[in-house]
Amino acid sequence: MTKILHTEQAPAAIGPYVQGVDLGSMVLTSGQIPVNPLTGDVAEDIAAQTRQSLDNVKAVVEASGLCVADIVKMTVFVKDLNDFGAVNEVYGTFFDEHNAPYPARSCVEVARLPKDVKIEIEAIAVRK
Ligand SMILES: C=C(N)C(=O)O
Repeated sequence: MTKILHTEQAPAAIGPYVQGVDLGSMVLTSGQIPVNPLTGDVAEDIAAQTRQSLDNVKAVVEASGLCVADIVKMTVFVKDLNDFGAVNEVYGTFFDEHNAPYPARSCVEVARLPKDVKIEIEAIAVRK
């Protein structure tokens, strides 16, 4: 049975979607934009935006009872691929901090993102 995931630790959906779904063996998050769930604010710089998107992904994954180490695939959407290095620095640190292996990943540049943010990240996690 598919369960809808909901947490106050990640921003509410800004459209007709849910924060994530739990299929039992697998959890899929919606793309997480870097909105601070407590304040609604979006930081200016790409490093802070990357960290916030990752924290939001983590919150949705944890709402399922899984953790960062259970993430097997991430997709990263960036507005400007010139930010690739800055994104990677924060991204690598995030997984290191959680003693989690780096998952598979795709990273693509897109024309525009909701709320005109610089990054959006989605995840797939597996329940072993
Ligand atoms: C932010 C999103 N994930 C969306 O608009 O679909």
